[in-house]
Amino acid sequence: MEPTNPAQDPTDALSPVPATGTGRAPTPTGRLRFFFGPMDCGKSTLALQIDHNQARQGRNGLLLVRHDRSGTPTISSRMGLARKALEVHEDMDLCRVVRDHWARGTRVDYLIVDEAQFLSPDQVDQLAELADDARLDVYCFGLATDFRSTLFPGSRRLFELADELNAIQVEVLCWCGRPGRFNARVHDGDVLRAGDTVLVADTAIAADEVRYQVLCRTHYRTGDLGPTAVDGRQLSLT
Ligand SMILES: Nc1ncnc2c1ncn2[C@@H]1O[C@H](COP(=O)(O)OP(=O)(O)O)[C@@H](O)[C@H]1O
Ligand SMILES: Cc1cn([C@H]2C[C@H](O)[C@@H](COP(=O)(O)O)O2)c(=O)[nH]c1=O
Repeated sequence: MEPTNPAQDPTDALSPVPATGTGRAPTPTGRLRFFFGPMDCGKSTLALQIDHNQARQGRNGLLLVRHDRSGTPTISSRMGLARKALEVHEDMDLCRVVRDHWARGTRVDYLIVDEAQFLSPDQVDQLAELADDARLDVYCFGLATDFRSTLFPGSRRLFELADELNAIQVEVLCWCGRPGRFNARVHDGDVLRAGDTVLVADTAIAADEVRYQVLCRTHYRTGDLGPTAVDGRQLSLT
């Protein structure tokens, strides 16, 4: 779909609103990027850092999230940073969301999408369309696999469509010291193997609640959670 002038019909086509003001903001490259890694590896932190770096060059971004741990439409990092975002609902058309911004005269240069594993495959297709036809830079952040170690449908589609796949470099260690890649769902000392794909919870230890623990493959397979947690902390091996 070729861009057309949105001044003629801003709701009809995927066509960026022309830059206003100084017009010096860097031009979007129209790439769909997926940054992935296990829980707690710094995905939301990186999402907020990229937003910060883009915004300070005068680019206009739209922050999207689905099911943040905070229970609010926020991109929140365990490092303490947080920014309000637009909650993506199940059947939300992301092309329509961008068009609505254009219709209000708001330029959109880039999208930041956190918890992108929860997007539907159709919504990932819409992100690809926005990258291709509207030349938006789309930055997605999310888990690759769920608690059963199978790909989330949204992540699978991102692996299929993204221009760039970036495994986050910060290692999350299993209790044994090996790098952890598996997001175990834990309740009452057991690794759960069945249940709904979506269950929003944290890695912090909380009594009587489902939580997640990042494990290496060996300990994910055997369901070995390591030294027992006491007082909300995992005991260290030393
Ligand atoms: N007190 C702390 N000091 C230093 N780094 C921290 C601290 N708390 C959290 N972090 C860092 O924040 C990371 C989690 O960031 P976050 O963006 O919330 O992860 P994700 O979105 O991948 O779940 C941890 O891996 C760790 O590197
Ligand atoms: C493995 C797995 C995770 N979730 C949820 C749990 C958290 O709310 C998010 C991941 O958050 P983070 O920013 O990566 O720490 O996803 C889920 O619903 N289902 C799963 O299988």
